[in-house]
Amino acid sequence: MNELYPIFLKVAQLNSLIVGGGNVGLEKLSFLLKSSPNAKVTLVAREISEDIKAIAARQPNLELVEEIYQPHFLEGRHMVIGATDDPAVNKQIYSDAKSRNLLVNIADTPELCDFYLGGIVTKGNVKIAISTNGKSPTTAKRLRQFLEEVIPEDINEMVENINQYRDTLKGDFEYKVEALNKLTKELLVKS
Ligand SMILES: C[C@@]1(CC(=O)O)C2=NC(=C\c3[nH]c(c(CCC(=O)O)c3CC(=O)O)Cc3[nH]c(c(CC(=O)O)c3CCC(=O)O)/C=C3\N/C(=C\2)[C@@H](CCC(=O)O)[C@]3(C)CC(=O)O)/[C@H]1CCC(=O)O
Ligand SMILES: NC(=O)c1ccc[n+]([C@@H]2O[C@H](COP(=O)([O-])OP(=O)(O)OC[C@H]3O[C@@H](n4cnc5c(N)ncnc54)[C@H](O)[C@@H]3O)[C@@H](O)[C@H]2O)c1
Repeated sequence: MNELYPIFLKVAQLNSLIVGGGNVGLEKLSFLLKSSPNAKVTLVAREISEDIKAIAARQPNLELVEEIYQPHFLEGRHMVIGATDDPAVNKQIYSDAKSRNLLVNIADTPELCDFYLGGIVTKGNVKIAISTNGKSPTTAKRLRQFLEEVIPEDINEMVENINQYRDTLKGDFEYKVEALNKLTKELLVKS
């Protein structure tokens, strides 16, 4: 069984650090920004790729620091993703983060992760996160592609409409829950 507990982080109001500016750093940064374009991120690496520099040119909330990793870069962060090509440096990032009680993910290294990045489907206000418990990231990707296909774009319209209806409901909490459940009951009827 997958015992991970998913939470939806407001990364625009948290400080995230990515260490590593190559292929894997780019992949993690791109997925983060795709889902959360306003995420506040600092990326530190000895060498930062041109692709990452191009992203930074249009992302005011992304700060690049072309320097070797040092523990002081963890100051003021809430979470850190390690993505260097040096396993010793990645391990150092992990233990530095742990000693500061920071949440840490060393990319592609499940035993050095407090959390995993997941596959993410976004349709307006609706967001679905997918995890295979670290067993098969390829499956997470395929499931993400499948759900992107089958979930209709207008699901967001439905959510917005129900939100408007919710705001018009007068009465106590119980009354509102009942009215909203009545309205949405048909959604689960199999065709
Ligand atoms: C979901 C996604 C999000 C993201 O990266 O942001 C993600 N990996 C993605 C793709 C992907 N990564 C890899 C492949 C190549 C094929 C393969 O190995 O399957 C592909 C597929 C491809 O690219 O086609 C390589 C790989 N990844 C990990 C290992 C180590 C291991 O498994 O032991 C290895 C082997 C490295 C090696 O060989 O050395 C580990 C992790 N990757 C995770 C997340 C976490 C678990 C998520 C879960 O619970 O499923 C976890 C545990 C830690 C983490 O990094 O957070 C993103 C899809 C996004 C999307 O498309 O929507
Ligand atoms: N590229 C892939 O698709 C892939 C897939 C699976 C696993 N991996 C593994 O993931 C790791 C990273 O791969 P990559 O392709 O991103 O490598 P890369 O060479 O493209 O990038 C490595 C980055 O780490 C930085 N770096 C190295 N030492 C540093 C230090 N002390 N301080 C700060 N920055 C430092 C480099 O400057 C560079 O920006 C490797 O161990 C690789 O084996 C890569």
